[in-house]
Amino acid sequence: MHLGLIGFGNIATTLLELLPEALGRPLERLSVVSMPADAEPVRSRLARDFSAVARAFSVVCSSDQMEGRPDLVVECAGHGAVSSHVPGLLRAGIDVVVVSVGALAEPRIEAELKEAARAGNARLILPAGAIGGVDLLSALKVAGDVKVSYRGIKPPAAWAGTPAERAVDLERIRTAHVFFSGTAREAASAYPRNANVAATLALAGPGFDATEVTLVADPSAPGNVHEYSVASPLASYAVRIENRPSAGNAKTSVSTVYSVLREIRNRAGPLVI
Ligand SMILES: NC(=O)C1=CN([C@@H]2O[C@H](COP(=O)(O)OP(=O)(O)OC[C@H]3O[C@@H](n4cnc5c(N)ncnc54)[C@H](O)[C@@H]3O)[C@@H](O)[C@H]2O)C=CC1
Ligand SMILES: O=C([O-])CC(=O)C(=O)O
Repeated sequence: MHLGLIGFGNIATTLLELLPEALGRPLERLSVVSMPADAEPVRSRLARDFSAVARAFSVVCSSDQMEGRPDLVVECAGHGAVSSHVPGLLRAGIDVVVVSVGALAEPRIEAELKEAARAGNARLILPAGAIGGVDLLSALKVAGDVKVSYRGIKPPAAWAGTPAERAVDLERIRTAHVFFSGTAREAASAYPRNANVAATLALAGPGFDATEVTLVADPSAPGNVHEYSVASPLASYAVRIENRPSAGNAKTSVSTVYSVLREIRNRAGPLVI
């Protein structure tokens, strides 16, 4: 398999640690798209820590410079990288797993990605990421009248550097504070590194403007907690997930990496589950 990766941060590097054992064989090629300033450090890190992951490596700064044709590309870089790199890959017929799902909250990006996937006969794959239960929600949506309400609860440090800082003193709060109530579109746009799961629920369910979102900073949170409820004429359910944060990024739950790994395993192996 030739795997492409856009981004080389917490998700990408943790994924590369897991890949050799999960696949049981090295990739044919790994192509990484990095920021120009990071290209040399990324090359050194690949040679030092990840030589067992693939038989050949390349690091480029733009997805159209990737050597050959990847079987699958995973975007794990952020909302900006989705608009810069993903439409071109899809138009070229390459399937892409987009982890920064909240980028689709911008209607122009959602439309461009869908048009590019159609034009290239490629698939835009949105993984469950840090949550589960998306399969059932997506199935129920077809029957109509589905309602989704989501609550994202993280320790205060996970909200550092976000607009939450203007509403709450993150370093001093001792109890849980709700700092955002609104739609999934507003949440995904204002919290691009923390509310991608709200976008995933919106896209699987009733859409960006009908999905209710509450965001909470809680010093007692047992991790990055995602709670949501689904009500529909066919089934109703509630989910609560207590995720461990990643070692490399407190905002990102480590299960997100395993969700990406699942997409790759499903692609490479004989069984899809
Ligand atoms: N769907 C989900 O459940 C989740 C989605 N995410 C998304 O995944 C993204 C990545 O997460 P982490 O790896 O933890 O973040 P990170 O900040 O550790 O890594 C992101 C890396 O991408 C690089 N990057 C940024 N823009 C780029 C571009 N245009 N081209 C190439 N590289 C670029 C950065 O320099 C950084 O090294 C988050 O920003 C978030 O949007 C994160 C958690 C859960
Ligand atoms: O990893 C998580 O817990 C969720 C997250 O950051 C996001 O949805 O962007």
